[in-house]
Amino acid sequence: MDAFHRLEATIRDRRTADPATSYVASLFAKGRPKIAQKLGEEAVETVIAAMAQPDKLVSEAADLMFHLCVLLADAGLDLDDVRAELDRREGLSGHAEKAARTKGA
Ligand SMILES: N=c1c2ncn([C@@H]3O[C@H](COP(=O)(O)OP(=O)(O)OP(=O)(O)O)[C@@H](O)[C@H]3O)c2ncn1[C@@H]1O[C@H](COP(=O)(O)O)[C@@H](O)[C@H]1O
Repeated sequence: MDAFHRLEATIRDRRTADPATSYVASLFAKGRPKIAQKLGEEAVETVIAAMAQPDKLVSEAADLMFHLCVLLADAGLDLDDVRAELDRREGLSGHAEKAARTKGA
């Protein structure tokens, strides 16, 4: 099991934990708008690190991925769903992938 699978298992486990002692539980308790807001903040912090503080990029990227995993879990999804979508796109050029997505929309 890799670090992401372990993290996702922990996130599922913390869903019903006490929000006073678990940050993950506190996010679930606040609901999807708050989780999405945190993800957006972490994305901005990742961009800032990339542009101005590259030594912090890995740490900010980890925060970003953690909050993405929480958002996916709140929606009943996980990174395996994202992996499956990336597998589907493999071999398509970016332009072909966009065209297929637009056609399907
Ligand atoms: N990977 C993480 C992780 N990455 C970041 N964070 C938290 O994400 C928050 C982001 O920092 P901010 O300063 O932006 O947020 P904040 O001011 O604390 O929170 P807000 O009041 O803004 O919501 C911090 O509180 C970090 O501790 C994480 N919290 C938990 N995990 C994992 O989740 C597991 C379970 O955590 P608990 O639910 O707390 O037991 C841990 O063992 C870790 O493996």
